[in-house]
Amino acid sequence: MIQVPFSPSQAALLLDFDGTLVDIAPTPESVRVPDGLTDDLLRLRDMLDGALAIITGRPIAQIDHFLPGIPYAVAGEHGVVVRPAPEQALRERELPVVPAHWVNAAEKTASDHPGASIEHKKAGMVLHYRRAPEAESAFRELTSAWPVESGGFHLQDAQMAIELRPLGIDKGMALQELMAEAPFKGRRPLFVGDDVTDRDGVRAANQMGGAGWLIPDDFPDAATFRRWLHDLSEGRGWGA
Ligand SMILES: O=P(O)(O)OC[C@H]1O[C@H](O[C@H]2O[C@H](CO)[C@@H](O)[C@H](O)[C@H]2O)[C@H](O)[C@@H](O)[C@@H]1O
Repeated sequence: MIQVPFSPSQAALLLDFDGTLVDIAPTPESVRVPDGLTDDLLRLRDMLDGALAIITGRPIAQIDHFLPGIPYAVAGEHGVVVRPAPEQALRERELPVVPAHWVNAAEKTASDHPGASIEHKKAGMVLHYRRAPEAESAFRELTSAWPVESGGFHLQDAQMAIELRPLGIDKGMALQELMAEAPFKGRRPLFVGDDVTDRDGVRAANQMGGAGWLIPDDFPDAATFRRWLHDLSEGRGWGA
């Protein structure tokens, strides 16, 4: 079992959502919050004096739906939108809007492949092909024709999806932003995720004197990670 190299009084926990706290599901709406997870997270939030955050690619409203009132802070859309404390106003960056003709072309391609779908975000979109794997090549052909970087965006592979994200925003920046304020400030960040986008969070956590781990490199799967999280919530696996 991974041992956290310091005690709960020194730690802050910043966690990814999909593929980490919940298992990957056929669609974004159909994920299931595992039994016991909210109790574990609430115990950890108490144990860490509030220093529990979710850093996700999803819009914050979706985390409020699946984990209502559970994390102290949430960074959504990979850090585009941040809510640093409960009930606090959302902090949103001014970012380019996805051109309408890209949106329309993506929707048209999805409609040609039943099961494929487009998820719209404040500054970006996700082209999902989990339920229509044959749509992947059509999505790749379409997106590779767009002048993505000069439009202020970046294309990133995700889990059975291609994500158009704003350039220069990532989970590492989100982690640094949250760690600059109470109750995170002065603590050492622990970050766990499972996807390409989570590598920035791992890097930032290590750079700030904390630690970061990835599924499946460090935990074989999300269920194993959640058992570890449960142990942490009961006081096991912490250093002095
Ligand atoms: O940063 P995360 O919390 O891991 O969010 C990453 C993306 O997760 C969602 O898509 C992925 O999970 C879906 C549910 O399991 C799955 O159906 C889909 O194939 C995956 O790509 C979400 O829809 C995206 O907005 C997030 O960026």
